[in-house]
Amino acid sequence: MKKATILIAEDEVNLALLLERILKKEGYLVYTASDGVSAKSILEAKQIDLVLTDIKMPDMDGIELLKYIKKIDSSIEVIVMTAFATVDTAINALKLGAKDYIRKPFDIDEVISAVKKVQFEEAPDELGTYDFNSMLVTNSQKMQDLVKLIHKVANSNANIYIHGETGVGKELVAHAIHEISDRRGKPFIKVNCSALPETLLESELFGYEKGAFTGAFNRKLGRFELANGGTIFLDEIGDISPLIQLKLLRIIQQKELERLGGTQTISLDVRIITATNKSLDTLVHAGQFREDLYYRLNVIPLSVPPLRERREDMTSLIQNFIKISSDMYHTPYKEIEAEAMEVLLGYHWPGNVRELENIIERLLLISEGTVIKSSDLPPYFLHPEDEPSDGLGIYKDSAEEKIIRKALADTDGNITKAAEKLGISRRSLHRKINKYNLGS
Ligand SMILES: Nc1ncnc2c1ncn2[C@@H]1O[C@H](COP(=O)(O)OP(=O)(O)OP(=O)(O)O)[C@@H](O)[C@H]1O
Repeated sequence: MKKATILIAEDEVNLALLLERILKKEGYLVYTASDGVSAKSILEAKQIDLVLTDIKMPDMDGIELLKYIKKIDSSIEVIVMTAFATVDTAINALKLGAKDYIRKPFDIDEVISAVKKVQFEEAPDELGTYDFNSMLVTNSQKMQDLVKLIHKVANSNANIYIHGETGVGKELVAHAIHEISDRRGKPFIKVNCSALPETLLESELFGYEKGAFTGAFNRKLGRFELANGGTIFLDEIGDISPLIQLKLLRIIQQKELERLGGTQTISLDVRIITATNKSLDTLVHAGQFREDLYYRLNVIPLSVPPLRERREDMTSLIQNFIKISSDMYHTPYKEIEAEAMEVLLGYHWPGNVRELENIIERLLLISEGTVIKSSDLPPYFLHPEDEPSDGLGIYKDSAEEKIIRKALADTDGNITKAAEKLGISRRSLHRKINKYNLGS
């Protein structure tokens, strides 16, 4: 059963810490914000089920925050906390959709029982145990060996380094490890290290305090802090600068961090999974990647083989992707003509599973009738000499990813508006943003 995620918006630091401690003990995943603006940014970034908010906060009071929450997602429950004198405000909060209110000063049991009374809505695809077979197609011996290894190492806390060509499924493997480990139900936070310049990556990973630098108007929690208790997946780790390498090494050694410009030390219990399609070995030899960090990250190395070395997976992957795309686009399932299948099986797939997934999605949409034929294939499949120079073909980006990118661009990255535009819930949009790594 998925444990609910709670956000505490409270400017009295000691009280926030106390609440955080008790609720974590009860098994909830807890985030804290010391003002309304930080609360809003956590609500944008995370799937929150319940907000415990103080009424009086410096920049935005609890009532305003409540109105904001009910506007963006009415399924997020809110409990307000208020001093006795403002009980009228609390009653007003109930009228505005708050679930309950707690008078300050309160008893710990009172808080726990108010939280337990809330019925949390379950996200259907996060229920139950991780279904390996439906997430990860593994017919080939090579992939089955990898799955065995994943099961062996999932519950050790050791850091894992996944190597493999682009699009082979490294992220899927990282996620699978998290889901079968004891850390499931806790956050799995992904960061694409090549997507951001050094300073942005630094603040994204480690967070900062208000006033840490010009433009730091509010405290920002780093991804490491958000991943606390769970797993952080650092993709394209070979691209991080010497400064970030050093900071990462310190965090691994000390198991704690301080936000930029901060003095408070935050203890960390985060498993680190890294991945790259470059050779870290070569980067170490070339002096571009710290050897000491490499050994810390590479406690358990895993390698995901390229698709052309495990052709036994292809037929199942193709069927799997036809099914997923036909569900997504509400089009009927289509068969693949034998000749077309032969061409697909014989292709060398430089973009690996991602390329296969995108081609299948495209074929399903462009082919006429109920069967996909070889004439529907991109010409370079039949004439490899015409293959585009980047080797990944013209179908590199999936249609869905493009649509989501566009909706986010049209709405300046506003999740609520983008979700509305796409006609999907904020929850599904968050999942898709994670899937396509559009969050950083
Ligand atoms: N074995 C598999 N079964 C089902 N789907 C898969 C499998 N392997 C990969 N995929 C799908 O292929 C796509 C690419 O996978 P993923 O993003 O995990 O690759 P990656 O190696 O992390 O890529 P990159 O190197 O670009 O970061 C994803 O949509 C993923 O769901």
